[in-house]
Amino acid sequence: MLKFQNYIDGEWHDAADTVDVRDPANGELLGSVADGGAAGAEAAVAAASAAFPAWSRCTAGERATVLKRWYQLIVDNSDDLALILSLEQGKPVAEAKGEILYGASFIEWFAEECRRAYGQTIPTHNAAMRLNTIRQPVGVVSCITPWNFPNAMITRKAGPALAAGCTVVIKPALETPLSALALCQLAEEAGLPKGTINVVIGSDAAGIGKVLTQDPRVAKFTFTGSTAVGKLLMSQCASTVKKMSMELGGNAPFIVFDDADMDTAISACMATKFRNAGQVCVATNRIYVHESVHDEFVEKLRAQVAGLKIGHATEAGVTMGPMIYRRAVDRVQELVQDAVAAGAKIEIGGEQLANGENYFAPTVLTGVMDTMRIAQEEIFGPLAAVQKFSDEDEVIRRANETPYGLAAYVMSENIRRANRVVEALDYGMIACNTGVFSTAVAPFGGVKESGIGREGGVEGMAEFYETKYACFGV
Ligand SMILES: NC(=O)c1ccc[n+]([C@@H]2O[C@H](COP(=O)([O-])OP(=O)(O)OC[C@H]3O[C@@H](n4cnc5c(N)ncnc54)[C@H](O)[C@@H]3O)[C@@H](O)[C@H]2O)c1
Ligand SMILES: O=C[C@H](O)CS(=O)(=O)O
Repeated sequence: MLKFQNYIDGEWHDAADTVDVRDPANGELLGSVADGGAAGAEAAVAAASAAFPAWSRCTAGERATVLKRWYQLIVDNSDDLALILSLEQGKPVAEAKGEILYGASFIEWFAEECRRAYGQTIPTHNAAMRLNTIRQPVGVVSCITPWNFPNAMITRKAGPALAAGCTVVIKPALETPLSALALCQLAEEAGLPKGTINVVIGSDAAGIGKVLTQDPRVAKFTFTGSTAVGKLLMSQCASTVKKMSMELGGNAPFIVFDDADMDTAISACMATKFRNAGQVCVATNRIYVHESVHDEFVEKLRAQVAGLKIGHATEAGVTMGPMIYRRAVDRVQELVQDAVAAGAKIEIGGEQLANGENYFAPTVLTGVMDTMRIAQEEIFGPLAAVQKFSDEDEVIRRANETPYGLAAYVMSENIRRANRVVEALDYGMIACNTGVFSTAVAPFGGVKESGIGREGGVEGMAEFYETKYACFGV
C-alpha cells in the first residue's frame, strides 16, 4: 500500500498512526498518510518560525524566482496533479486540471505582485519630522483548508504568503491530503527553503487547530471552510489577537430577469450549479426566475441536466462525479424530501444513484419557497432549487435575506438594471451574465457570515503585510 508522510521543516515525517485516503467514487484505498496530530503541528510551527527571518530577508526578486520555478513545476506536472486530485476528491479529471492551473496562477501572479509592495513617503504635518511607511511580512501564517478544492485553496493562501516573505503551516482536509503533499514535493524541487512550507495531516483536526490558532509564534491564521467551523476558529484566535482571513460558506442567489439572454442564463447556471457536483462555495443555491420566463428556463435547464454524464473522475466524457462522502449525500436527500413535503416538485433527479453510495442524481426542483431548508441552508450538492419572482425590488429583498454574502449572479441584458442590482445586492462578489468569475487577479471573498478579508488581487497581497509607520525627527 502507498504510504505518505507529513512535510515538516523540509523533511518527510512518519507518525505512529496513519489515516487512510479513499476514492469517494468507489471507496478504493489510495494509500495511507502519517497522522501528524497536534505534535506535528507544533513541529511545523517551530520550523516555520525558524525559517521566517531568512526567507523574509530575501529580496522580492529572489522569492519570485523560487516561486516561479514552483509554478512551472506545477504546470509541467499538472496532469499527474489532476489525477491525484480527482482520485482523492472525485471531480472529473478535466475539472481537476482546471483547478490545478487556477491554483498555479496564484503562485505566478503573486510572485510578480510582491515586487510592488510599496511603502509611502507622507507629506509631513510638522517641519521637524519626516514620515514614511514600509510594508513588512506578517510572519508565520497558519492555514486550514477544505476538501472541495484541495489544491487551489492551498495555493490561494501559500502563493501570496510566501511571496510576501511569510512562512506557512497548512492543515488540509483529512479527505484530500495527497494534493497538499504533492505541492510540497514540487516546492522542495523548486528550492523553497526548508521550513518555509509545512503540511501537517491529522485526524485530530481540533487539536491541530488549537495549535494553529493559539500558538503565539503564528502571526496570521487563514481559514477556508464552513461558517460554523470558521466561527469557532475565529474565537480561538482571540487569545493571541491573530490577524485572520476567513473564506466561509455561501448561499448564492442566481437571478434571471425577463430581459436575460436565456442561453447565457442556462449556461451560467449549469456552470455554477453542477461544477464539482455542486460542492462549491460560490455555487448557485437559490435560483430566482422572473415569472414570465420561468417555464422556458426550467425546460431548458432540465434538458441540460439530463445531458450530464455521471461516472468516475477518470472515465472519458464524465461531467459529474460523486459527492465527497455518504453524509453529504444523505443531507441532500433530506433537503429534497423537506422541499417536496412542503410542495416543491422534482423536475428531474431527486434520488441517489446506483453508481456508488456517494452519487446523487443532478436534480432540479421547482415550486421552491424561501421558507424551505433548501433556500435557507447552503446546499453544497447537485441540487438546483428554482423559484419565481415578479419584480426587481422583490427579488433583491429576497436575495439579500440570508446571513451569507459570498457570491451572487445576475442574468440581464439591461446594463442599467445590472448596475442597479449589483449595487443593491449584499455580497462580496457578483457575476453578471457569466457563471465562473474566480481569478488570481481579483479579490475573492465574502461579507456578513461568508467571511473576512480577500484572496487574490492587490487586496489579497495586502493580507500578508503589516504597514509600519516611521516618523523621523530632523
Ligand atoms: N469561501 C470560500 O472560499 C470557500 C471555499 C471552499 C469551501 N468553502 C466552504 O467550506 C465548506 C465545505 O468544506 P468542508 O466541509 O471541508 O468545511 P469544514 O469547515 O467542515 O472543514 C474545513 C477544514 O476545517 C477543518 N476543521 C473542521 N473542524 C475543525 C476544528 N474544530 N478545528 C480545526 N479545524 C477543523 C477540516 O478538517 C477542514 O480541513 C462549505 O461551507 C463551503 O462553502 C468556502
Ligand atoms: O469553493 C471554493 C472555491 O473558492 C470556488 S472557486 O474555484 O474559487 O470559484
